[in-house]
Amino acid sequence: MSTASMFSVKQLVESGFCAKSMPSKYVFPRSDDNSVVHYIPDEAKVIPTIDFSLLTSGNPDQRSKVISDLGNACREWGFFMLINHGVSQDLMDEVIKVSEDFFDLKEEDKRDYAGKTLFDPIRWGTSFNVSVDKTLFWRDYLKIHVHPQFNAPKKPVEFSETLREYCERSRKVASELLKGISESLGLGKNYINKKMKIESGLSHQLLVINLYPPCPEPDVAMGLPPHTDHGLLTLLMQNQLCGLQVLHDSRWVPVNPLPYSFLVISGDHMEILTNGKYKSVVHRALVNNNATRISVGTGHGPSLDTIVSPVEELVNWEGDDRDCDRDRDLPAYRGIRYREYMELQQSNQLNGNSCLDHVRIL
Ligand SMILES: O=C(O)CCC(=O)C(=O)O
Ligand SMILES: [Fe+2]
Repeated sequence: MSTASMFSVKQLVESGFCAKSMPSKYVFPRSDDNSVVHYIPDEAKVIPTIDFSLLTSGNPDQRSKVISDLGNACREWGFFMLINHGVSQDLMDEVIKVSEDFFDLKEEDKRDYAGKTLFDPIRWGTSFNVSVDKTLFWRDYLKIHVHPQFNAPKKPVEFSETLREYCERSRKVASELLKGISESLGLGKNYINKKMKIESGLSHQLLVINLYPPCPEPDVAMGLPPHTDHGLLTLLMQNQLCGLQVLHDSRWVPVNPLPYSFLVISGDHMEILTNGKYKSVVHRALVNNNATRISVGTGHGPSLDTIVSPVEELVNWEGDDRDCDRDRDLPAYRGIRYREYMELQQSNQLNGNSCLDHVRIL
């Protein structure tokens, strides 16, 4: 089915068609949720928190401490909460506001951007990819390729300037984090940014705005099923409503972020690049039945034409060094062009099976 002929979740809800129950297409088979083991809310307290200002404070002791914390967070969780990142609360509020305004446009205005292909500059749609989804997800989205070429819908009028600034600022934060992550791996500070063509201004950035309207049956619907993100890092924020869960030690950990923090998600390309030392984190978004949740993510990746493979310095390419742990150090992933990887993820069902399986060397 094409998105053009679909109802958005927002439209379904507003039509009053599913006030008490929802169409069966939205019932998410719990058996597909193959990784649910336990649900321990208290663990949310232990999600690693990184203070961004200590990375840039100029104090070398503070910097080395935070770099070691960053490394631990990436190795053990592939996820952390980022505070004191310098992006203003006003700007974050404004981003949420213009996002709401976009989804509040008339359906026909949004249909100008109804999903066609992955590399369309602006794509509005519902679920994940309605041509492959077996179950529909309780989520509408707007995805925009915002770098190296910035794009924005014409309406609402404030959208373009607000998002341009936000995207630029989040790119700076991501690039600073990548410097810290690079150092935490024992590589030079600029190693990752250079290798991923981020330094040369060609990095790819995708803005994803997710809208999860109130759902009459939140326990059986799914906002976004378990998945990993494709890029290096995603910076996520939300309108103060929870719903995100990350998989940690085979348990779902609900994420209750500090207001105005960023949730940083390590993606598949971080895992490929580091030869599995830093994992991409499996996460999902649940829905609720009383308010509309909005989340805004910026995905930061290499330039689309970069072929990403494990970093030479982290791999024993020869496989003949008897002194080192061969299993750990042999290349675990084949190289793949970022653009092709994104296409691969888009054409597969988003059902918890990471797309990394396609590039893993068994
Ligand atoms: O809405 C959320 O919290 C998660 C969104 C997400 O995982 C994504 O857009 O890839
Ligand atoms: Fe995600």
